[in-house]
Amino acid sequence: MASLLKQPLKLALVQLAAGADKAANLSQVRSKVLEAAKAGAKLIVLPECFNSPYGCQYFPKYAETILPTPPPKDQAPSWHTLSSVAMEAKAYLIGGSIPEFVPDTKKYYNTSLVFSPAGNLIAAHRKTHLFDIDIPGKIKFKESDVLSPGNKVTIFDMPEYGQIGLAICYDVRFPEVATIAARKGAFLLVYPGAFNTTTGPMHWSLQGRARAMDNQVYVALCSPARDMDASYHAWGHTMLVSPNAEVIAEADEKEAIIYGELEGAKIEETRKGIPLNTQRRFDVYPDVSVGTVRFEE
Ligand SMILES: O=C(O)CCC(=O)C(=O)O
Repeated sequence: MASLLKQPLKLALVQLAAGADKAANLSQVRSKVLEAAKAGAKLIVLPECFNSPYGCQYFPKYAETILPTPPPKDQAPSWHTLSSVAMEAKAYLIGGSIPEFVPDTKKYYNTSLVFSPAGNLIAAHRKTHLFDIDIPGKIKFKESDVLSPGNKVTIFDMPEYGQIGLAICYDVRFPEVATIAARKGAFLLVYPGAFNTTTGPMHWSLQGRARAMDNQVYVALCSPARDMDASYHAWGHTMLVSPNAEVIAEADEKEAIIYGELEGAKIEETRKGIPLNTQRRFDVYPDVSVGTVRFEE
């Protein structure tokens, strides 16, 4: 059987320190992406909300209107930075996420844009599960006060390498999405995400490792760096997890780039040893990935 990952792939996860100055954030994006490309990365990932601090109060101010594509330059500087730097870096670029505004419906989304090495937009994922939680005395957050949810599972293809499942932060807590992407043939699940200093130590690594263990694929979690002066304290700890659920590389809370060399043989070896993928009992429970999954809006 053909490998899910057609050739080895060097991946870079950029744990960026995003502040209040959007132009400064975008210039930092440019320099970090080029640094990662110079180190040989062919797929580069940015964190959730890389053009702004993270928080409901910031979404409208930093939002960009990206439809129809391509958007005018002055309307969508983040879109254009991603497109041009992907081209300059000659790498695939998963642009973490930015707040998106759709004027027709007056709705905001938390949206991840993916660009090819030619600078073309090849995928977009709108966060499907909004981060609405309330842990008394610890953290209360309600993205749905401002944001609307996306309505699809996102899988995109890098023709020379293979398929990737893409979702954002809180989406990682819903294993169905990961399972569907893996069943459709993804070799890697990518989650730009900004857990915090309460839920980060509880679940960040556990979620990443669990999605890898269940699906026997690589998993990448990419966080902003922690800023103790910001209203939201991101957990950091950007990490890459192997198909056997081992942490391959992990940042601390500061700005950093972590790298990993992904190999299809590692997925095959994991699945050969513990062949979950051929042992599933779809006669006992249905395969959700061949059911009524929505891939396009
Ligand atoms: O699930 C969590 O604990 C954190 C989620 C989050 O911060 C987000 O969705 O942005």
